[in-house]
Amino acid sequence: MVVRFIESCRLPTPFGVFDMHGFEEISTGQEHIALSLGDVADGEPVLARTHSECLTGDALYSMRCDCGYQLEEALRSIAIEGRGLLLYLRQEGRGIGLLNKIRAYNLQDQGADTVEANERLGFAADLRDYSMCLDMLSHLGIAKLRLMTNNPRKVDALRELGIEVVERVPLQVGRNPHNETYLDTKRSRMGHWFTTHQDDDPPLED
Ligand SMILES: Nc1nc2c(ncn2[C@@H]2O[C@H](COP(=O)(O)OP(=O)(O)OP(=O)(O)O)[C@@H](O)[C@H]2O)c(=O)[nH]1
Ligand SMILES: [Zn+2]
Repeated sequence: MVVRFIESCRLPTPFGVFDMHGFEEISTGQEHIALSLGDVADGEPVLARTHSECLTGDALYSMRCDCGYQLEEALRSIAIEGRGLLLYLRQEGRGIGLLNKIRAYNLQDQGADTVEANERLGFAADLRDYSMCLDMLSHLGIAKLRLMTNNPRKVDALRELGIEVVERVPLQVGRNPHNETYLDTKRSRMGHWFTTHQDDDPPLED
């Protein structure tokens, strides 16, 4: 077991009234949360987002990345469906932490891309570990996900843990002049499934 369940409560949001479930990593004390809406334990696949913490994008409106836009869109999609799950994972900066992300951003302002910046700081491009998801999902009685992501490695990582990802739902929002190089790098160097069109354009053939 990687995390233990601690407590649940109601969480009213502009999108709907979610149930918030708190978990603690046994070895580190790191805290993670799940927001659920509706009956997610009925055995049917659950529309879900595993969202990696990005304080700057999620809470401070940063336009350097797409995280805040994706968080909002995921909650909105879950609310429209009336049922779904958001796992908010405390893996800031793809696992390098907030202060190292500031260092990485500074290197990117000097010309490095997001992968090179991590490597110059002595980190792999992506240090995230998703093992806590298995315990969180089994606590909530969820076996099958319709996962909102553009990241093929995230789908693979969850499947390797034994989580059934029955569908990948694209989550392509928030492209802007401040993050377009970053998004292009995610596509070219990290394999993300992105089309290059703007959000409002009709879909392009890839
Ligand atoms: N190290 C580093 N982390 C970043 C950078 N920009 C965003 N992040 C972090 O990246 C994580 C989000 O990862 P992304 O690759 O944007 O998205 P993803 O979760 O892998 O894929 P999606 O499911 O499609 O969103 C968050 O933890 C952010 O804090 C950056 O330039 N450097
Ligand atoms: Zn971000």
